[in-house]
Amino acid sequence: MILKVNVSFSYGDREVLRDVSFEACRGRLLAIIGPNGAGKSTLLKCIAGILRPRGEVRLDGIDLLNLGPKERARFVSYVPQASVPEFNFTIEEFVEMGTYFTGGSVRDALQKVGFWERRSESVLSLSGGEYQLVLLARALAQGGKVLLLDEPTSHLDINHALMIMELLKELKEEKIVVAVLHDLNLALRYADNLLILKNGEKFWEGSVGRLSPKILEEVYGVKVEFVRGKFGTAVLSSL
Ligand SMILES: Nc1ncnc2c1ncn2[C@@H]1O[C@H](COP(=O)(O)OP(=O)(O)OP(=O)(O)O)[C@@H](O)[C@H]1O
Repeated sequence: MILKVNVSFSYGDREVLRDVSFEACRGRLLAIIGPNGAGKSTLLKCIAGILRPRGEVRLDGIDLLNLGPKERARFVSYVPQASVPEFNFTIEEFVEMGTYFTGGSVRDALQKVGFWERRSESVLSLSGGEYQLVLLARALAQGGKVLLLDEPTSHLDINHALMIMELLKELKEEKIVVAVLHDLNLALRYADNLLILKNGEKFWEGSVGRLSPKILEEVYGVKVEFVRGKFGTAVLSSL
């Protein structure tokens, strides 16, 4: 299974993605990193079919851009950046929405993120981090072959962040997993491949082992040092 992407996108007459191309496959978690405003969320939305880019997005040759929402839902699940829930659904009802086109298992999805016992609670009562876990459960219940996640750990404490990254590590064996991550330490520890965006363009891509402090310095404009320890590589930075 291979996802091939090559897209450009403009909001009005402002081009925010220029010929961004990459490939992702099962078994190798791809993290998209880069400065604020680089175009990371826009890129995920283009792949998810929320925005209409120029170019192509193909999964094993299937042209995802030309599928309708119902068809596309069978292939691609998308976890948006956590916002605030707006409607008074129970957790179970909310996750069930993910299964609308695909008929996946709500129970399995909620058990994976540890929320099955709390399924009758309202989503309105969830904390930001809890809602983020429920958003992931909705995408898992949908069950697409490609899982796209926009900053899935941004509201999570270190324990839950690691729980999610461990879950993605398992999921990458059965799905293509692509995650926008701001936390460079999590990216270095869990990603297999990195795509770095800067100013709407691909700045660098490669396996995590090939990333150097110099590349990050060029991307973010700060001094960077890698410190290797028991749990992997930590990124220290200073102005
Ligand atoms: N709906 C929109 N209308 C117009 N411009 C937009 C819209 N959404 C995003 N942009 C612009 O597109 C550019 C890329 O935004 P995007 O959210 O994709 O960046 P990002 O890399 O995900 O940023 P961040 O790390 O801050 O979340 C930014 O300059 C942003 O201002």
